[in-house]
Amino acid sequence: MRYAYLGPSGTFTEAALLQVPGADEAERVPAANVNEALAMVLEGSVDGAMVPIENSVEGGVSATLDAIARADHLQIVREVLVPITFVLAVREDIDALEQITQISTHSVAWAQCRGWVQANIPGAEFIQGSSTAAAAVGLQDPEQHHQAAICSPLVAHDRNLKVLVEGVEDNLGAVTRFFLVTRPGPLPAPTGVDKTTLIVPLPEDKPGALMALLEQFAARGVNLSRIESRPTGTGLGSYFFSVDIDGHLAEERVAAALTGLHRLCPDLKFLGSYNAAEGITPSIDSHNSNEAFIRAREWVGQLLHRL
Ligand SMILES: O=C(O)C(=O)C[C@]1(C(=O)O)C=C[C@@H](O)C=C1
Repeated sequence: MRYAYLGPSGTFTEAALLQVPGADEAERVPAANVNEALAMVLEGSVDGAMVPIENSVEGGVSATLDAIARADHLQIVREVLVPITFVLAVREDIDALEQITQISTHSVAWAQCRGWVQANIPGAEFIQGSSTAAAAVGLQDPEQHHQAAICSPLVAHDRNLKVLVEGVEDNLGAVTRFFLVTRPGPLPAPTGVDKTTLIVPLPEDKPGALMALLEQFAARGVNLSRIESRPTGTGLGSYFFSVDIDGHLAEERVAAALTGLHRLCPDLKFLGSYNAAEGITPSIDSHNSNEAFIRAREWVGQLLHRL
């Protein structure tokens, strides 16, 4: 197996990939950004790509949300959660925070440490890195000028970097959620604790369209665990919704909600049903159980026989 991930080695994305059974022995192919990793999946040069989707502090990773929403022929097959903590790694000749004028890291990492930097190294300039590990590796590159990098403790340790401060994040206990994305194939089997991800382009200028979307789920007892609106890119006022729901397509209530939603939004995209990384088995009212849907369908079927 070959998997793409945001490189170089030592990113949080690689840590997420290493949680996939067998990934430690698989070929791991570093990509420069999320789009490149997804392009490798689409062209078939890798079997899958690990991509960050959401951070508990910073919110949705818009680059990924947009890339997977726009690409056809991608499927989410697994969800992975990675606890996030950052260190401030520095060049060998740096001994004090006052010597630092430029700090490099990934923009999502910077957003999680900005408060600490402002309080402790006011005036330090942010140099955008393609990843936290790229910023860390850059400390050993004479061509790059930043004196410090915000990165994972693991990459600092593995690259033998000098760490000036540990735990520089503004919020303790942050978590980033990742998706393993492949070309479309068989759906992972339902486990009872699953999620389904959808891209819903709502009809424009239609009063109550969002309400109608939500009703499809509410009426079948399907819980939404994430809903974000993103611009389609075609002009102001044009949005799609990126939605996660609790449940698997194989569940009758989920299939029924998607059937209703498809009538409202025929361009609805199904990105996959997959095992939730954590969570409890949802409690389902008896009228939303598989049996209730099957009985109701049989009843209507019998009535139709009278035609
Ligand atoms: O730069 C990395 O190490 C990444 O894996 C990317 C990424 C992200 O895009 O959210 C992953 C997790 C952290 O929250 C910060 C950065």
